[in-house]
Amino acid sequence: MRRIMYYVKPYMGGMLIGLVIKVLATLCELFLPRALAYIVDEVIPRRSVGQVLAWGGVMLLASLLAWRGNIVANRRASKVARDATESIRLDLFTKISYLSSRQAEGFTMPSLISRATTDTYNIHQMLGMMQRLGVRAPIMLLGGVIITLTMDPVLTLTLVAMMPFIAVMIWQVTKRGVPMYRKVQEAADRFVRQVREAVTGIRVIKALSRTEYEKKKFAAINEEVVVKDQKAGMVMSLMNPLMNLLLNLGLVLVILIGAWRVNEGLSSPGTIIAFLSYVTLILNAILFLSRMFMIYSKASASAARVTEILDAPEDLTRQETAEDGRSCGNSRQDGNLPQIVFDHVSFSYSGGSPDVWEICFELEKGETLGIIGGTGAGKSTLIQLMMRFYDVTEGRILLEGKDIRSWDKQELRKKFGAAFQNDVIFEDSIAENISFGRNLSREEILEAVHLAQADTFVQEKGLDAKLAIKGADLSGGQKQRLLIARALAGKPDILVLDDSSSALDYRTDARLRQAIAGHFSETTKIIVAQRVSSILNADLILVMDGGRVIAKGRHEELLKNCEIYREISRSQMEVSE
Ligand SMILES: Nc1ncnc2c1ncn2[C@@H]1O[C@H](COP(=O)(O)OP(=O)(O)OP(=O)(O)O)[C@@H](O)[C@H]1O
Repeated sequence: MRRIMYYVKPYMGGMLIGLVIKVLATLCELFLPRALAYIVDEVIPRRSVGQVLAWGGVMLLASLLAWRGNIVANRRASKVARDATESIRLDLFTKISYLSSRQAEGFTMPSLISRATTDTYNIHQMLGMMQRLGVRAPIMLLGGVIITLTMDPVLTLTLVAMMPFIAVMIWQVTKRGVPMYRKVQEAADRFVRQVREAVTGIRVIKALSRTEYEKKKFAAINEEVVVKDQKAGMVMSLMNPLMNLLLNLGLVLVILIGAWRVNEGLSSPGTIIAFLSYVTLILNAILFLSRMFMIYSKASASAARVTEILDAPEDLTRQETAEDGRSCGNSRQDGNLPQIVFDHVSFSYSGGSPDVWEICFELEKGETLGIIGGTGAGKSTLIQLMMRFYDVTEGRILLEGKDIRSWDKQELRKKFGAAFQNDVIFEDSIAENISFGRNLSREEILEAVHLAQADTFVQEKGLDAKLAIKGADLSGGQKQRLLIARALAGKPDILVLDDSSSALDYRTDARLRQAIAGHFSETTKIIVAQRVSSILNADLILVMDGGRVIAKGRHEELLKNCEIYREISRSQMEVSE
């Protein structure tokens, strides 16, 4: 929670003014029953209508001040809560966008979403509530007790005697409630994940007639959230009836003891009337405090979840490593410094057995690397390691002679232009989906469209046509060409096409390769493909199987030396014939 309070600091000035107004408004409220007691006991017996009216005027003025002051202070409180939450959300979003792939997978996507939405909403509620009631309730409680003490200490003791019971009740209820709300949030994460999967996979669910199955899965998680929330709510809702019971008990005691004391001449009727108001004020203040605890319980669970992300240590930090040019034996050595070197690289996603092993290759600037292999062979993993989405477990990757761990992450990523399998298309214009915030000119965008073989459909739709979310109104091949255009538009030093032309027909794929070869001769090209035809002319082809490079070389060499490559090539030729 301390971390969250840090976001309130910039608004401290405005908040303090609001709190001062709140204090004054609360003091006015506290003054009212006291003034009433004075009128009943002192002014009315004097039988002076003028004085009664004057005191009535004073009470009216105090009521107006309290009413207006509360409105102004509450508005200020809402503004502070809104602004502070806006900063929290912004920082949270920034942090989420900088989390490494491993960290994001650790938190899970649905959890990140609900932390940025539901949890920040809970914090917003708490920040507003604390300012509105955090000052009012304690002043009412303390002020009420002090004023009643000056009026009738014995009656006040009746009230004070109830407070330990109230404190124990609040403590017991919140102690049980806080962990329960954490569990509710965790269930809500799973709920969001379920909804997200069902909504994004709606087509496959329908195609495979899994609607009933998904409905059952959804009903189960829906029920889990409801039951957990209900349990937490049931514990917390004990507070209100118990408080009401104590409030009414307090009123009964004051009336009984008060009536007896008036009869005995130990107290006055005005004091009893004022006491009835103060009992209500004091016990309401305690009720407000208990409500605050309730919201605080929820918000502190949320604050812990938000802080967990904000304080997540920076992963994939820049590290000083020894500079070295080449070390992986390569038959094509010509004295130039290779642009990319994989030096005995191994990597495991889980930290257990490696998903890619002992990868060794070198690539010169402007060369084309083709990576081919069966599904799950480790092709995309090589790309993710090269772009430092993950750090290698063993070995090292050099870019322009420097270990990528010693590169500034932004500088490193700027070197690449990548089109991944199933990349995201945003609900925006075609032009903006290609430009992607890089302020590219119309000409640059159109050139990229042309090179990506996307002219026909882009002309049909228009560059400014708004696309549906995730490009739902585009065909698979159109989506892929749009993603390739996005990668080409930045004119990167290294172009990565990760299985990104699989939905293109052979002729379009061939034209795309020709265009890339002709216009990006200086660019190093890395092409992950399932088809041999996509990497036929690559300077170096890696054949992967089970996380290992089982053969490397040019197409002709591999046809001669690699049985698996020969087999893939032969089977694809047969299919295309
Ligand atoms: N984020 C991840 N977390 C854990 N394991 C992963 C992750 N991504 C991939 N893997 C595992 O790593 C291995 C290599 O996966 P990779 O995606 O690199 O294969 P690929 O050759 O690109 O496959 P495909 O052609 O099907 O895309 C697979 O066994 C896969 O299950």
